[in-house]
Amino acid sequence: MKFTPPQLSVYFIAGTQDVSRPLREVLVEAAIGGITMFQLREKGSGSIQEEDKRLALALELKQVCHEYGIPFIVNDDVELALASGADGLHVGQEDLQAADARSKIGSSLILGVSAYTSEEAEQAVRDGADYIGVGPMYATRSKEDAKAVVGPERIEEMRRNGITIPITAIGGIAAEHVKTIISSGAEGVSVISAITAAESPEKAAAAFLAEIQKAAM
Ligand SMILES: C=C1C=NC(C(F)(F)F)=NC1=N
Ligand SMILES: [Mg+2]
Repeated sequence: MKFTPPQLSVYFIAGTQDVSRPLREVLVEAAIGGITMFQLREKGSGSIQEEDKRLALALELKQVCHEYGIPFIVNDDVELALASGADGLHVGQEDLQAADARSKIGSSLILGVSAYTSEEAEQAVRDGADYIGVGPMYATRSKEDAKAVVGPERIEEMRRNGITIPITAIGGIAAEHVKTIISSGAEGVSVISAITAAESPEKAAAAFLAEIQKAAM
């Protein structure tokens, strides 16, 4: 699936550790609500470690994504991304080097890279990233080893430094933050608990999409 920046608009990220019912159900509801991309981030306490179970989960969720016409991205695990035929891979600074990731997945897969500073952003561009994830914007409940909050100001700084690669903002984002984040120069927002902890993942996703559309006017 070809990467286009609008796919970054409402980027849902989750693993089984983030939900208390089948992740497939939550993903279907979020997709109905209007998410534009999904990342399977099966990581941290409570996540599935067995390779065969991880592959089965990835294949099941990829099928949902393709039914709704959205890209299916795998976090960190390049073997799982390749084995499941994912549309892309996302790597953090502490993971596989982005340049190595790009050489392993080839030029047709989407490559996302976490970037905390302008220097890391520039390196990600050199390494062949299609987008970068910048954060944490606000205090986050989803990442056990999150760095200090940088806020939308960091995105503004990257744009001032001439960084033009598509950016998704991540970390503690709620629908009311979207306008500020898009104004700072991001193409979209990435969310975990704003959708996984919502009473209705469908309504939560729809609210993010509505805010994105308002910000684009
Ligand atoms: C740690 C992460 C940072 N950013 C992103 C994304 F939003 F996809 F860019 N995903 C991650 N897993
Ligand atoms: Mg990572």
